[in-house]
Amino acid sequence: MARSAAPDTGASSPVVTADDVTKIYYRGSEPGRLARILGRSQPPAVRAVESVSITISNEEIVGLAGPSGSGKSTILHMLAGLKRPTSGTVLFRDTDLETLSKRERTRHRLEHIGVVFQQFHLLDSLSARANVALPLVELGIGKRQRRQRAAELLERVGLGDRITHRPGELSGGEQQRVAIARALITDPDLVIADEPTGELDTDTGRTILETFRQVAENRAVVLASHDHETLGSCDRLIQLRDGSVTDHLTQKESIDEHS
Ligand SMILES: Nc1ncnc2c1ncn2[C@@H]1O[C@H](COP(=O)(O)OP(=O)(O)OP(=O)(O)O)[C@@H](O)[C@H]1O
Repeated sequence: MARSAAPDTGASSPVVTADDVTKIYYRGSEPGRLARILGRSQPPAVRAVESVSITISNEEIVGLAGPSGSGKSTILHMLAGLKRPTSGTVLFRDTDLETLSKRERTRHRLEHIGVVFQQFHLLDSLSARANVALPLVELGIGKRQRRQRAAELLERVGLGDRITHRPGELSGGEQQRVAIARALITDPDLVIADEPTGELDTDTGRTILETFRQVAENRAVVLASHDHETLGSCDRLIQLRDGSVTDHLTQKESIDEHS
């Protein structure tokens, strides 16, 4: 659908790069630049991410590992353009997300990025199929095509018999699969998933991981997880602690580490 217009530079071309990004959450209003330079009294702050540089390339699944509060979700949100870094750059192919207006960032995300949120963010009043189809409404795709594609994706995540159910009529794991189907519906260049197997039983989790493997064949996937099996299925692992990268592991090393 809305794949990036970037030239095809091969399977391992970088899709998204975070270059020396730091994220500080301020309680209350964020101090202006001058106030920061002058060290004027600042509201309490949390340094959630500190000088992180990572690249996610086409056709790979990269896992973010680390204890609760180590900055995984914050990094995912910055890669998606949902949060702006306090300093540093997030480059999506050749586009510096900081140069985009809020509206442009939203459009960019819609066209190029599929996000599976930790809390799913499904609309209770809509069926599973309508939830999955929602991004296509925003892209102006016709109803028939939307319904067909959403039904196909629900089938793919094992929910072909639940397409008219509303989120409240689905289990947590089923809602998670609806969220995954929705993230894939725009055929994004990058899929970002926060704990994508968190609510799933082992067998369903494996099926979902297999789905991620298949979708990573022509796009980039980055996920955050606490689950050893999920992390073990990634091509690379980035280990975080207190907002900083402490280790980069290849698949083999990560399997040894998590076995
Ligand atoms: N909106 C916010 N305002 C202030 N602090 C925040 C905010 N969001 C996150 N934090 C803090 O930033 C740090 C990193 O949080 P983040 O959610 O990125 O961690 P995480 O590794 O994803 O954790 P988890 O595994 O529990 O989801 C934590 O100390 C958290 O309390």
